[in-house]
Amino acid sequence: MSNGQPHDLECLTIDQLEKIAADRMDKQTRDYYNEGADSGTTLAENKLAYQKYRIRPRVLRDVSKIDTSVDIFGFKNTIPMGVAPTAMQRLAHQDGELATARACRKAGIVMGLSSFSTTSLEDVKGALGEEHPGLLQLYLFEDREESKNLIARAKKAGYKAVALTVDTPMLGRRNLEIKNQFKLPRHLKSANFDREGNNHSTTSEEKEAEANETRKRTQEQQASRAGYHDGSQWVSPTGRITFHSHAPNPTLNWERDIDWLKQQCHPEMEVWVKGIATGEDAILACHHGVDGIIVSNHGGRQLNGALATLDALPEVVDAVKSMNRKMPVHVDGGIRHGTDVFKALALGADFVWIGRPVLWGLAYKGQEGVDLCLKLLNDEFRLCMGLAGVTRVDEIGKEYLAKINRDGFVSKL
Ligand SMILES: Cc1cc2nc3c(=O)[nH]c(=O)nc-3n(C[C@H](O)[C@H](O)[C@H](O)COP(=O)(O)O)c2cc1C
Ligand SMILES: CC(C)CC(=O)C(=O)O
Repeated sequence: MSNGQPHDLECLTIDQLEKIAADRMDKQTRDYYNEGADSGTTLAENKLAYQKYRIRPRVLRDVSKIDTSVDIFGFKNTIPMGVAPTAMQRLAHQDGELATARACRKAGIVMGLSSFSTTSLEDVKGALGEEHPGLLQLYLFEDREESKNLIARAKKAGYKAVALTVDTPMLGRRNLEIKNQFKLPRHLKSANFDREGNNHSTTSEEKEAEANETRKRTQEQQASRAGYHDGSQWVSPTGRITFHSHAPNPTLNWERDIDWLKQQCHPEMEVWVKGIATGEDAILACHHGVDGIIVSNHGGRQLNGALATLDALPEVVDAVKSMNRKMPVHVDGGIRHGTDVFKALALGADFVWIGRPVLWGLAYKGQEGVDLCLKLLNDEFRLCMGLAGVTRVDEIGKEYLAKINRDGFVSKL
């Protein structure tokens, strides 16, 4: 990824990308992607939390050579940022997860794939290439055979890590999703669970048919009628594996499930837990020997009123430190600028993940849009490091931040 690439003058920031993308998505997709749970407080605060911090730049430090890279899953990642798993990317663009994978490969950035992707995990790994580590996001189903099968396939395909999502014992209440009776349109499928397909890959005829359907759908902005919400849960009339029926699993628990998952995955794949929001749970994650944690509130889509992830991060980092175990701590939610990446690292995160901006990139221009999204954040992060007087990622620490308190006073951390 080079700073020398020409700019897209229509779109110079992620905020502009968000606006452009909004016009390119049909209403159902836009609402599904952009909404938070309930009144959206946590969704908004995830982003606002970054405004409470300011950077304390150091000068006269020779920043002519900056190394933005970090190691993750044995891979040299261009910047300390990856693409978070988000479901159903073919809603945004006909190339969906394949476009994201190609952009990640080009940028040297790790990709998280949702279990509920509209492209199979095998096809996505093929597009990422051998060198590139994949992370498969997991929802552990009550039917263990299905999850076992998925894990075995991920291992075989060469994924280096799984991330178990733990903030969805039940699905958060997303009112627009309910109002729109949102469900995956018929021409798309949850590609990892499609029982009719035997090799889980998609033929070129199928791809063409999907592309035509996506175009048609975008024009017509159809409302979906199958599937309904009974007030607390979605009900799928077909009995197939759908995200409404299978993603939430209220029985998940530390003792039974984490140990089981480690047995299934180690040593080929690391086991991460995504959705930690407190120091107490970070300590439990250490006790249960997971390989890393992601501080996340699911992009404000689950428990509205939960702390912004940046506000939860310090207690998680402190808790992990208190355990004297080197367990990496990542964070996602509300990251929209390279300076946000810098601030999260200064508060103790080892790495960050971005969700919606990639979907907006996809909606804008498919792979080209994701290329642009990753480039904007990469360029901003590099510039931020240089202007803050930092040449290596591991130099970024608390001393580079000040906090603006409610009363407007500035305090050093
Ligand atoms: C449309 C959408 C779908 C998502 N699907 C998943 C998913 O399948 N599994 C998961 O663990 N997280 C999912 N997430 C949450 C993201 O992985 C990530 O935690 C969140 O998007 C980060 O916040 P951000 O969008 O503000 O960057 C989804 C988020 C969005 C917006
Ligand atoms: C499979 C779903 C539950 C997708 C998801 O995590 C989300 O919509 O936030």
